[in-house]
Amino acid sequence: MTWSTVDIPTLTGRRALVTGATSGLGYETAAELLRHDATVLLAARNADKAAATADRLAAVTGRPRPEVVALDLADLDSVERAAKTVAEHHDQLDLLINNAGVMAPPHLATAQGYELQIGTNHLGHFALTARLLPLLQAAGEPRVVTVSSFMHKTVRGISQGDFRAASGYRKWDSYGKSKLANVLFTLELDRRARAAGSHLLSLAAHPGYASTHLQTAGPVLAGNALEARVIGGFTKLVAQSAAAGAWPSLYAATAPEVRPGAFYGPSFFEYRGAPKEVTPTRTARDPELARRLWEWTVEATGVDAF
Ligand SMILES: NC(=O)c1ccc[n+]([C@@H]2O[C@H](COP(=O)([O-])OP(=O)(O)OC[C@H]3O[C@@H](n4cnc5c(N)ncnc54)[C@H](O)[C@@H]3O)[C@@H](O)[C@H]2O)c1
Repeated sequence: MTWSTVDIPTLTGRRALVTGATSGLGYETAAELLRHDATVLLAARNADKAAATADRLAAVTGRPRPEVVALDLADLDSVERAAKTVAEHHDQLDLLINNAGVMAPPHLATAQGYELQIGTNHLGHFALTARLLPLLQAAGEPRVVTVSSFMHKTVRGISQGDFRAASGYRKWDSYGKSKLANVLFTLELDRRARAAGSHLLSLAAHPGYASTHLQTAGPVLAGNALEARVIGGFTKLVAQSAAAGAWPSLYAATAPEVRPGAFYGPSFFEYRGAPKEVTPTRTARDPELARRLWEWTVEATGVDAF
Protein backbone atom coordinates (compact mmCIF):
# COMPACT_ATOMS: atom_id res chain seq x y z
CA MET A 1 0.00 0.00 0.00
CA THR A 2 1.44 3.39 -0.93
CA TRP A 3 -0.80 5.51 1.22
CA SER A 4 0.31 8.84 2.68
CA THR A 5 -1.44 11.78 4.30
CA VAL A 6 -1.91 13.46 0.90
CA ASP A 7 -4.49 10.71 0.27
CA ILE A 8 -6.71 11.92 3.11
CA PRO A 9 -9.93 13.19 1.52
CA THR A 10 -11.39 16.57 2.34
CA LEU A 11 -13.10 16.34 5.72
CA THR A 12 -15.17 19.52 5.55
CA GLY A 13 -18.22 19.25 7.81
CA ARG A 14 -16.83 16.25 9.69
CA ARG A 15 -16.29 16.46 13.45
CA ALA A 16 -13.53 14.47 15.08
CA LEU A 17 -12.73 14.00 18.76
CA VAL A 18 -9.16 12.90 19.53
CA THR A 19 -8.15 11.74 23.01
CA GLY A 20 -4.61 12.40 24.23
CA ALA A 21 -4.04 15.11 21.63
CA THR A 22 -1.62 17.28 23.61
CA SER A 23 1.34 15.14 22.56
CA GLY A 24 2.61 12.33 20.37
CA LEU A 25 0.34 10.52 17.95
CA GLY A 26 -2.79 12.33 19.14
CA TYR A 27 -1.28 15.73 18.39
CA GLU A 28 -0.18 14.62 14.92
CA THR A 29 -3.55 12.99 14.23
CA ALA A 30 -5.39 16.17 15.25
CA ALA A 31 -3.06 18.31 13.10
CA GLU A 32 -3.62 16.21 9.98
CA LEU A 33 -7.40 16.10 10.48
CA LEU A 34 -7.38 19.90 10.81
CA ARG A 35 -5.26 20.29 7.66
CA HIS A 36 -7.96 18.36 5.81
CA ASP A 37 -10.63 20.71 7.17
CA ALA A 38 -12.25 18.56 9.85
CA THR A 39 -13.61 20.30 12.95
CA VAL A 40 -11.44 18.93 15.74
CA LEU A 41 -12.18 18.50 19.44
CA LEU A 42 -9.16 17.94 21.68
CA ALA A 43 -9.99 15.86 24.72
CA ALA A 44 -7.30 16.26 27.37
CA ARG A 45 -6.69 16.18 31.13
CA ASN A 46 -4.65 19.31 31.60
CA ALA A 47 -6.63 22.47 30.70
CA ASP A 48 -3.58 24.75 30.32
CA LYS A 49 -1.72 22.26 28.17
CA ALA A 50 -4.83 21.64 26.07
CA ALA A 51 -5.38 25.38 25.51
CA ALA A 52 -1.73 25.85 24.50
CA THR A 53 -1.99 22.84 22.15
CA ALA A 54 -5.14 24.24 20.56
CA ASP A 55 -3.37 27.58 19.94
CA ARG A 56 -0.35 25.79 18.50
CA LEU A 57 -2.45 23.57 16.22
CA ALA A 58 -4.34 26.59 14.88
CA ALA A 59 -1.02 28.37 14.22
CA VAL A 60 0.76 25.46 12.49
CA THR A 61 -2.21 24.35 10.37
CA GLY A 62 -3.75 27.78 9.64
CA ARG A 63 -7.15 26.27 10.47
CA PRO A 64 -9.78 27.20 13.11
CA ARG A 65 -8.67 26.63 16.70
CA PRO A 66 -9.78 23.19 17.95
CA GLU A 67 -12.30 23.07 20.75
CA VAL A 68 -10.97 21.75 24.07
CA VAL A 69 -12.90 19.17 26.09
CA ALA A 70 -11.77 18.35 29.66
CA LEU A 71 -11.33 14.58 29.89
CA ASP A 72 -9.54 12.37 32.39
CA LEU A 73 -9.92 8.81 31.14
CA ALA A 74 -8.79 7.56 34.54
CA ASP A 75 -11.97 8.94 36.11
CA LEU A 76 -15.28 7.58 34.81
CA ASP A 77 -17.15 10.63 36.19
CA SER A 78 -14.89 12.88 34.10
CA VAL A 79 -15.64 10.70 31.05
CA GLU A 80 -19.37 11.15 31.65
CA ARG A 81 -18.97 14.93 32.04
CA ALA A 82 -16.86 15.15 28.86
CA ALA A 83 -19.48 13.31 26.81
CA LYS A 84 -22.22 15.60 28.21
CA THR A 85 -20.19 18.69 27.30
CA VAL A 86 -19.70 17.43 23.75
CA ALA A 87 -23.44 16.68 23.42
CA GLU A 88 -24.31 20.21 24.64
CA HIS A 89 -22.40 21.74 21.75
CA HIS A 90 -22.69 19.17 18.95
CA ASP A 91 -25.50 17.11 17.50
CA GLN A 92 -23.24 14.60 15.79
CA LEU A 93 -19.73 13.19 15.87
CA ASP A 94 -18.17 11.63 12.76
CA LEU A 95 -14.85 10.38 14.14
CA LEU A 96 -13.81 9.25 17.58
CA ILE A 97 -10.10 8.53 17.89
CA ASN A 98 -9.49 6.56 21.08
CA ASN A 99 -5.79 7.35 21.16
CA ALA A 100 -4.68 8.38 24.68
CA GLY A 101 -2.69 5.92 26.67
CA VAL A 102 -0.28 5.28 29.49
CA MET A 103 2.46 2.62 29.44
CA ALA A 104 4.25 0.77 32.21
CA PRO A 105 3.67 3.11 35.19
CA PRO A 106 4.11 1.92 38.78
CA HIS A 107 1.07 0.28 40.40
CA LEU A 108 -1.45 3.13 40.44
CA ALA A 109 -5.24 3.23 40.41
CA THR A 110 -7.91 5.22 38.61
CA ALA A 111 -10.47 7.31 40.52
CA GLN A 112 -12.71 4.23 40.71
CA GLY A 113 -9.89 1.96 41.88
CA TYR A 114 -9.03 0.17 38.63
CA GLU A 115 -5.43 -0.49 37.60
CA LEU A 116 -4.26 2.65 35.78
CA GLN A 117 -3.37 1.16 32.37
CA ILE A 118 -6.46 -1.01 31.93
CA GLY A 119 -8.54 1.77 33.50
CA THR A 120 -7.24 4.50 31.19
CA ASN A 121 -6.50 2.64 27.97
CA HIS A 122 -9.53 0.34 27.96
CA LEU A 123 -12.24 1.22 30.53
CA GLY A 124 -12.05 4.99 29.94
CA HIS A 125 -12.24 4.62 26.16
CA PHE A 126 -15.04 2.06 26.37
CA ALA A 127 -17.08 4.43 28.55
CA LEU A 128 -16.32 7.40 26.29
CA THR A 129 -17.39 5.47 23.18
CA ALA A 130 -20.58 4.26 24.84
CA ARG A 131 -21.51 7.73 26.09
CA LEU A 132 -20.80 9.33 22.69
CA LEU A 133 -22.64 6.61 20.78
CA PRO A 134 -25.85 8.65 20.23
CA LEU A 135 -23.78 11.42 18.62
CA LEU A 136 -21.83 8.91 16.52
CA GLN A 137 -25.04 7.22 15.39
CA ALA A 138 -26.36 10.62 14.32
CA ALA A 139 -23.46 11.06 11.86
CA GLY A 140 -23.58 9.91 8.25
CA GLU A 141 -20.49 7.66 8.21
CA PRO A 142 -19.24 7.41 11.80
CA ARG A 143 -15.97 5.69 12.67
CA VAL A 144 -14.38 4.75 15.98
CA VAL A 145 -10.63 4.17 15.76
CA THR A 146 -8.97 2.62 18.81
CA VAL A 147 -5.19 2.72 19.07
CA SER A 148 -3.66 -0.56 20.17
CA SER A 149 -0.11 -1.89 19.91
CA PHE A 150 1.91 -4.90 18.84
CA MET A 151 2.31 -5.38 22.60
CA HIS A 152 -1.15 -7.02 22.49
CA LYS A 153 0.81 -10.03 21.22
CA THR A 154 2.74 -10.39 24.48
CA VAL A 155 -0.20 -11.63 26.57
CA ARG A 156 -2.29 -14.79 26.43
CA GLY A 157 -5.58 -13.42 27.75
CA ILE A 158 -7.34 -11.04 30.11
CA SER A 159 -9.66 -11.69 33.04
CA GLN A 160 -11.99 -9.58 35.16
CA GLY A 161 -9.45 -9.76 37.99
CA ASP A 162 -6.93 -7.89 35.80
CA PHE A 163 -9.11 -4.76 36.00
CA ARG A 164 -7.90 -4.18 39.56
CA ALA A 165 -4.63 -6.15 39.47
CA ALA A 166 -5.09 -6.51 43.21
CA SER A 167 -2.17 -8.90 43.56
CA GLY A 168 1.06 -9.37 41.64
CA TYR A 169 1.01 -6.23 39.49
CA ARG A 170 3.38 -6.50 36.51
CA LYS A 171 3.52 -3.27 34.55
CA TRP A 172 4.28 -4.76 31.11
CA ASP A 173 1.70 -7.49 31.55
CA SER A 174 -0.98 -4.92 32.38
CA TYR A 175 0.02 -2.75 29.42
CA GLY A 176 -0.17 -5.76 27.07
CA LYS A 177 -3.57 -6.67 28.50
CA SER A 178 -4.87 -3.12 28.04
CA LYS A 179 -3.77 -3.21 24.40
CA LEU A 180 -5.30 -6.68 23.94
CA ALA A 181 -8.51 -5.22 25.38
CA ASN A 182 -8.35 -2.43 22.78
CA VAL A 183 -8.41 -5.01 19.95
CA LEU A 184 -11.06 -7.22 21.57
CA PHE A 185 -13.21 -4.09 22.09
CA THR A 186 -12.73 -2.94 18.48
CA LEU A 187 -13.82 -6.28 17.05
CA GLU A 188 -16.76 -6.70 19.45
CA LEU A 189 -17.95 -3.15 18.74
CA ASP A 190 -17.78 -3.96 15.03
CA ARG A 191 -19.82 -7.16 15.52
CA ARG A 192 -22.41 -5.46 17.74
CA ALA A 193 -22.78 -2.45 15.44
CA ARG A 194 -23.37 -4.69 12.44
CA ALA A 195 -25.80 -6.94 14.34
CA ALA A 196 -27.76 -3.80 15.30
CA GLY A 197 -27.85 -2.66 11.65
CA SER A 198 -25.71 0.38 12.52
CA HIS A 199 -23.54 2.08 9.90
CA LEU A 200 -20.80 2.71 12.51
CA LEU A 201 -17.34 1.41 11.59
CA SER A 202 -15.04 0.21 14.36
CA LEU A 203 -11.35 -0.07 13.47
CA ALA A 204 -8.06 -0.53 15.28
CA ALA A 205 -4.66 0.98 14.52
CA HIS A 206 -1.13 0.62 15.85
CA PRO A 207 1.80 2.92 15.13
CA GLY A 208 4.69 0.47 15.21
CA TYR A 209 7.36 2.18 17.29
CA ALA A 210 7.12 5.99 17.36
CA SER A 211 9.06 8.52 19.37
CA THR A 212 6.55 10.15 21.76
CA HIS A 213 6.16 10.77 25.49
CA LEU A 214 4.79 7.24 25.95
CA GLN A 215 8.17 5.62 26.59
CA THR A 216 9.18 8.13 29.28
CA ALA A 217 5.82 8.69 31.01
CA GLY A 218 6.06 5.45 33.03
CA PRO A 219 9.58 6.07 34.39
CA VAL A 220 8.63 9.71 35.13
CA LEU A 221 5.59 8.56 37.15
CA ALA A 222 7.92 6.17 39.01
CA GLY A 223 10.28 9.08 39.73
CA ASN A 224 13.09 7.43 37.76
CA ALA A 225 14.66 10.29 35.80
CA LEU A 226 17.69 8.25 34.66
CA GLU A 227 15.54 5.48 33.16
CA ALA A 228 13.40 8.11 31.43
CA ARG A 229 16.52 9.73 29.90
CA VAL A 230 17.99 6.41 28.71
CA ILE A 231 14.72 5.13 27.22
CA GLY A 232 13.91 8.53 25.72
CA GLY A 233 17.35 8.75 24.09
CA PHE A 234 17.19 5.21 22.71
CA THR A 235 13.68 5.80 21.33
CA LYS A 236 14.71 9.01 19.57
CA LEU A 237 17.50 7.07 17.86
CA VAL A 238 15.56 4.05 16.60
CA ALA A 239 11.84 4.88 16.46
CA GLN A 240 9.96 6.62 13.68
CA SER A 241 8.54 10.09 14.18
CA ALA A 242 5.21 10.69 15.94
CA ALA A 243 3.89 12.11 12.65
CA ALA A 244 4.64 8.83 10.84
CA GLY A 245 3.25 6.86 13.78
CA ALA A 246 -0.09 8.64 13.34
CA TRP A 247 -0.55 7.38 9.77
CA PRO A 248 -2.33 4.12 10.67
CA SER A 249 -4.86 6.01 12.85
CA LEU A 250 -5.39 8.54 10.05
CA TYR A 251 -5.74 5.80 7.46
CA ALA A 252 -8.32 3.95 9.59
CA ALA A 253 -10.19 7.20 10.26
CA THR A 254 -10.36 8.49 6.70
CA ALA A 255 -9.54 5.98 3.94
CA PRO A 256 -12.69 5.19 1.94
CA GLU A 257 -11.60 1.57 1.35
CA VAL A 258 -11.26 0.35 4.97
CA ARG A 259 -12.72 -3.01 5.94
CA PRO A 260 -15.09 -2.99 8.97
CA GLY A 261 -13.32 -4.34 12.05
CA ALA A 262 -9.85 -4.20 10.46
CA PHE A 263 -6.58 -3.47 12.27
CA TYR A 264 -4.09 -1.17 10.49
CA GLY A 265 -0.42 -0.52 11.13
CA PRO A 266 3.04 -1.48 9.95
CA SER A 267 3.54 -5.24 9.72
CA PHE A 268 4.35 -6.77 13.11
CA PHE A 269 7.86 -7.67 11.87
CA GLU A 270 8.63 -4.02 11.20
CA TYR A 271 8.14 -1.16 13.58
CA ARG A 272 7.70 1.55 10.99
CA GLY A 273 6.27 2.18 7.57
CA ALA A 274 3.03 2.69 5.70
CA PRO A 275 -0.21 1.35 7.16
CA LYS A 276 -1.45 -2.01 5.97
CA GLU A 277 -3.99 -4.44 7.35
CA VAL A 278 -2.44 -6.62 10.07
CA THR A 279 -3.85 -9.70 11.76
CA PRO A 280 -4.38 -9.57 15.53
CA THR A 281 -3.42 -12.62 17.58
CA ARG A 282 -5.81 -15.56 17.87
CA THR A 283 -6.63 -14.44 21.45
CA ALA A 284 -7.47 -10.94 20.24
CA ARG A 285 -9.80 -12.45 17.62
CA ASP A 286 -11.59 -14.72 20.14
CA PRO A 287 -15.28 -13.65 20.02
CA GLU A 288 -16.14 -15.43 23.28
CA LEU A 289 -13.38 -13.59 25.18
CA ALA A 290 -14.50 -10.33 23.55
CA ARG A 291 -18.10 -10.95 24.67
CA ARG A 292 -17.00 -11.64 28.24
CA LEU A 293 -14.69 -8.61 28.30
CA TRP A 294 -17.60 -6.47 27.11
CA GLU A 295 -19.81 -7.71 29.96
CA TRP A 296 -17.11 -7.16 32.61
CA THR A 297 -16.51 -3.70 31.16
CA VAL A 298 -20.21 -2.76 31.26
CA GLU A 299 -20.23 -3.87 34.91
CA ALA A 300 -17.11 -1.82 35.69
CA THR A 301 -18.12 1.35 33.86
CA GLY A 302 -21.90 1.30 34.39
CA VAL A 303 -22.54 2.13 30.74
CA ASP A 304 -23.25 0.02 27.64
CA ALA A 305 -23.06 0.50 23.88
CA PHE A 306 -25.32 -1.69 21.71
N1 LIG B 1 4.61 5.52 20.63
C1 LIG B 1 4.62 4.22 20.33
O1 LIG B 1 5.63 3.65 19.88
C2 LIG B 1 3.37 3.41 20.51
C3 LIG B 1 3.40 2.06 20.16
C4 LIG B 1 2.25 1.30 20.26
C5 LIG B 1 1.07 1.90 20.71
N2 LIG B 1 1.07 3.20 21.07
C6 LIG B 1 -0.21 3.79 21.55
O2 LIG B 1 -0.39 5.06 20.97
C7 LIG B 1 -1.26 5.84 21.79
C8 LIG B 1 -0.74 7.26 21.89
O3 LIG B 1 0.46 7.27 22.64
P1 LIG B 1 1.72 8.16 22.24
O4 LIG B 1 2.77 7.23 21.78
O5 LIG B 1 1.32 9.30 21.40
O6 LIG B 1 2.17 8.65 23.71
P2 LIG B 1 2.10 10.08 24.43
O7 LIG B 1 2.49 9.81 25.84
O8 LIG B 1 2.87 11.10 23.68
O9 LIG B 1 0.57 10.44 24.34
C9 LIG B 1 -0.39 9.84 25.19
C10 LIG B 1 -1.45 10.86 25.50
O10 LIG B 1 -2.43 10.26 26.35
C11 LIG B 1 -2.77 11.20 27.33
N3 LIG B 1 -3.31 10.56 28.53
C12 LIG B 1 -2.69 9.71 29.38
N4 LIG B 1 -3.49 9.40 30.41
C13 LIG B 1 -4.66 10.08 30.20
C14 LIG B 1 -5.86 10.21 30.92
N5 LIG B 1 -6.04 9.61 32.10
N6 LIG B 1 -6.85 10.98 30.41
C15 LIG B 1 -6.69 11.63 29.25
N7 LIG B 1 -5.55 11.57 28.51
C16 LIG B 1 -4.55 10.81 29.00
C17 LIG B 1 -1.46 11.94 27.64
O11 LIG B 1 -1.70 13.17 28.28
C18 LIG B 1 -0.90 12.09 26.24
O12 LIG B 1 -1.40 13.26 25.62
C19 LIG B 1 -1.37 5.08 23.11
O13 LIG B 1 -2.62 4.43 23.16
C20 LIG B 1 -0.25 4.04 23.04
O14 LIG B 1 -0.54 2.87 23.77
C21 LIG B 1 2.18 3.98 20.96
